[in-house]
This record gives sequence, C-alpha cells and structure tokens, in this order.
Amino acid sequence: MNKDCENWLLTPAAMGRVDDAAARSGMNSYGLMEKAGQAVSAAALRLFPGARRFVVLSGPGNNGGDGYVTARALSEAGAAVSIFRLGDPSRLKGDAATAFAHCLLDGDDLDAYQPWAGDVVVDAIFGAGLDRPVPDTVRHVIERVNVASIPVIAVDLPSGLDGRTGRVLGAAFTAVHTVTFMTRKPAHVLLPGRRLCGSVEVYDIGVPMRIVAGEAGCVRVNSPSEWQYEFPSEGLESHKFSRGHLTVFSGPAAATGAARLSAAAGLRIGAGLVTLASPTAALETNAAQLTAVMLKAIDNPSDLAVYLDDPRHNAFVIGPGFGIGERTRAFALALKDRLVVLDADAITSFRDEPNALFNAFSGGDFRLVLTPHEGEFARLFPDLATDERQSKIERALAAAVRAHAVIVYKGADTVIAAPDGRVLVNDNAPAWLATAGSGDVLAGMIGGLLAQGMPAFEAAAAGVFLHGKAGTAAGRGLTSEHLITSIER
Ligand SMILES: NC(=O)C1=CN([C@@H]2O[C@H](COP(=O)(O)OP(=O)(O)OC[C@H]3O[C@@H](n4cnc5c(N)ncnc54)[C@H](O)[C@@H]3O)[C@@H](O)[C@H]2O)[C@@H](O)CC1
Ligand SMILES: Nc1ncnc2c1ncn2[C@@H]1O[C@H](COP(=O)(O)OP(=O)(O)O)[C@@H](O)[C@H]1O
Ligand SMILES: [K+]
Repeated sequence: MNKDCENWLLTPAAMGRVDDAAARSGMNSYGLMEKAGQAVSAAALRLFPGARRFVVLSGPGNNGGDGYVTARALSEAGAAVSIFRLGDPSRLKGDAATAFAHCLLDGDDLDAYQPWAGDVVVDAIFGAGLDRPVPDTVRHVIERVNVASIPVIAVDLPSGLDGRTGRVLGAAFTAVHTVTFMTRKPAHVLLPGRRLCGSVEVYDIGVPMRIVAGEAGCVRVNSPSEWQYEFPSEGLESHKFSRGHLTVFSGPAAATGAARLSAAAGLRIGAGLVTLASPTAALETNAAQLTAVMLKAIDNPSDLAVYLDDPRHNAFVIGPGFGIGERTRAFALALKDRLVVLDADAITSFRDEPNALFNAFSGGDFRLVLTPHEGEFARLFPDLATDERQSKIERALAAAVRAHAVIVYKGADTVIAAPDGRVLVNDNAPAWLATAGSGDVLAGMIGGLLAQGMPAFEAAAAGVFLHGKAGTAAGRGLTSEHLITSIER
C-alpha cells in the first residue's frame, strides 16, 4: 500500500470523484480497471492455488467490469473459470463494456450458479455504486454460497455492503479477502462491514496521489502516525510535577474499583502524579488498596473548589462508578476550565440536560473528552443515535460539533472525532476488551495523556490505540487489572 494514503478513508462518493478527476486528467481509465482486475486475479491465485474453479460473479457497473478483467486474467493464468452475470452485458457502458468485450469467456445468468465443492467465488457484483438493497437474485446467490461454505474474494467491497456506512443493504457476502483500490473505505473498518470484508488488501492502481489527496479529507484509520508527534516524552530534566497531575473521582464505599482502575491506568501511561478524590466514607476502602496513587477527601462542591485553587491539578477523570445525579453534574460543571474525561455515570447524569454540559465547555481549546459506549451515546445524542442514514463516523462528528468536545464513540470500531472535523476509526482492539472495567482503564489512559499536555484529540486517539495494543499484548482472558500492566507507551 502506498505510505501516503495508508490511513486515509475515502467514501465511495469521494472515490467516484477521484475516478472522474483521473479520467479528466487524461489518464486511461480502462487502464485503471485493467490493473484492478489483475490485482484481484493475483490475490485469488495466491490465496487459493488449489481452487478447482474460480467463479466470477459480475454485476452491471464498473465493479462487474473489474470482474471481467479478473476472469480473463485467471483464465490466461491457466485456471478454470466460470462467469455468472447480473443484468444484460450488452447494456454495460464505458470501461465495463470494454472489459466485457476483451473477455472471450462465455457466461450465464447469476440465477444459474449452483456452488460446487472446490469453487472459489470472486464477487464483482456491486462495489462502490450500491445504493439500495440488493435484488432477490443476489440475495439468493449469497444464501447459496453461504450454505455451501464457498470462500469469497470481494472486489472493492463484499456485494451488499454500503461502502459509506459499513451497513448491510438487504444481504451481503462474507468474504475471506477483499481487494480494494487506492485507499480503504469506511465500510472496511466500520462494523459490521469490517467483519464481512475478511482481510483487506489495498492495491495501488496508479491514480496519482495528488488526485486522491484532493478528496482525502480528515477521516482516517487510527495509527501512531496520527498522534505520535504530540506524544509526551520525558527528558532528563523532567520531574513529577512537569508530567502533569491527574485526579480521578471515586464513587461511594461500595463502588470504588472503577475509579482505581482509571487512576492506575493514568499513572501507567505516564502522568507524574495521580490523586484519587474520594468521599470521606470511602477513604478507608480506597486507602487499603492504593500505593503510588494518592488519596484526597473531597465530598462536596466546596471541597472541590478549594482543590481547584491549585492550578497544577490540570486533568480530571469523572464518571467511573461515581453515581448518577445532581452532585455528579455539579462536580462536572465545576471542572469546566480544566482538561476533563467524562465517562460512564457522568455522561448519564446529563441525559436530561446535555446542553448544560456542552455550553460549559464551549469556547477556547477543546478540553472535554466524552467516552460513551453505544448506550451512553444514545442518552446524550438520542436523535443522532437513531439516525439510520448516518454512519458511525458521521454521528460521532455531529456529536463532537454539538458538544464542543472530542468524542470517543466506543465499540469494536471506536470512532474518535473532534469538532474541527478530524475523525479517526480504530481497528486494533481485540474482542476480549469487552470485559468489566476496560472502559475505566481507557478513561484513565486518556486522562493521563491529557495531564501530560497532549491535546485532547491526540490524547484520545493515542489512548484508544494503546488500549487496543495493551489488550492484544495481554491476550485472551484478560482482566482489567492485567490490561493496566500490559500498557506500553
Ligand atoms: N479508482 C477506483 O476506485 C476504481 C474503481 N473501479 C471499480 O468501480 C466500482 C464502482 O463502479 P460503479 O460506480 O459502476 O458501481 P458498481 O459497479 O458498484 O454498481 C453500479 C451499478 O449497479 C446498479 N445498482 C446499484 N445498486 C443496485 C441494487 N441494489 N440493485 C440493482 N442494481 C443496483 C447501479 O444502478 C449501477 O448500474 C468500484 O467498486 C470498483 O470496483 C475500478 O474499475 C477501477 C478504478
Ligand atoms: N468486541 C469488542 N472488540 C474490541 N473492543 C471492544 C469490544 N467491546 C468493547 N470494546 C472496548 O472495551 C471498552 C469497554 O468500555 P465500556 O463499555 O465502557 O466498559 P466498562 O464500563 O466495563 O468499563 C471500550 O474501550 C470498547 O471500545
Ligand atoms: K463486490
């Protein structure tokens, strides 16, 4: 994959504009299709050298055109190939018509395809141009291929997948491998799309990078190159105060564990000092289980006001195990001039008056990071959560703008969005992070990075990435305690 565009995510519409601009620039657009088909053929031969037959399913647009090139290339390589078509091939247009004309193999209607053992399907029915639920003929062939457990290689996208949202339109193939062109699309990383794509290969078919860059926008896959230039590094002259002071609020005596997980994670990611601010009634419980993390009694807003008189207390995590209600709202609003990660109960506390929160943190640099999972997102942004037309990327971005905050919209496909339009989609989190307390660890990691002076968007992105990396290092069966000790900066 070309290094420049390794992390870029282009919507199908943007990629369509790239295609048009490439053609207008005088490039031979059929040459691009030829390279695309050759790449798919090479992948098929590499992955399935023992296939008894490659079955190319070709659709009515350019994705189908890629299919005809693939079929010709596979046949020229000596493989057995059958073609099944959706639509009348005499109605193909442009490059797809050229690809069809160059492919001298006979074909049959899609309906006629009956899977045989040893088949490998090359799915070139629909790609970027799918704009409505797949027709019944396609749904039935998907069902037959699934029942027969025939492996599928998808061209650009598994047919049935909406490239912009990652959602299934009616039915979709489940591919073992997907070959896409120039950059990944949102559906390759958003669920359920990511699961349906299998491994994803991005092939450079030769569109000039300046043309792709012109449409690239600010939506990318999360990786260290997106934030490492802001990552805190300790030098010879660092001391603990120069590495920031994170404060995490503990819940009542029966609910202290979540905050301790956040605090320990904040320390592990490098904050110089971490204080657990605890109700007096929970001091003993917390003291019995803390060592490097410090402890401070804070019971009410006036205690907090005194604590905030010290400007070195620069970053805060509030929410894990803290309780829902008026006291939580008062504490959160009192932090409006500091760097804050607002998680769990603190998010839920604002379900009836989200604007009170959003207004408090408006103006100035982004200093609020909200870390909702799906349920919490729906409490703060009910209209966005139920808007089926929008992708998770679009919803996170709209939420960030509305809240004047960096949004970490969690899940297996966590999306990080800033009000200025930057969006990162995370794809390195293992499924075993779905365990009690792992979100508390994430909140503490982001808080620890904020304390060290990392800007909010980069801190959130680095926290999410390193959380996924720690989860992978910890391995299956991780507990949140183990996750913390697996954090590597
Ligand atoms: N730079 C690139 O990205 C390149 C893209 N190419 C290919 O071009 C594809 C995009 O081509 P197109 O824009 O022609 O789109 P597609 O080939 O994905 O499909 C478009 C056709 O399908 C029809 N259609 C859409 N949804 C339907 C539904 N539910 N039921 C029935 N018919 C439906 C449309 O009316 C149109 O005729 C990409 O996915 C890729 O495979 C390649 O040819 C090489 C260059
Ligand atoms: N299936 C999954 N694959 C990868 N990461 C996941 C998965 N499920 C949850 N996670 C991650 O684990 C964390 C869980 O956070 P959260 O739901 O707040 O849990 P808790 O409240 O128990 O701390 C989030 O960072 C989320 O992105
Ligand atoms: K396809």
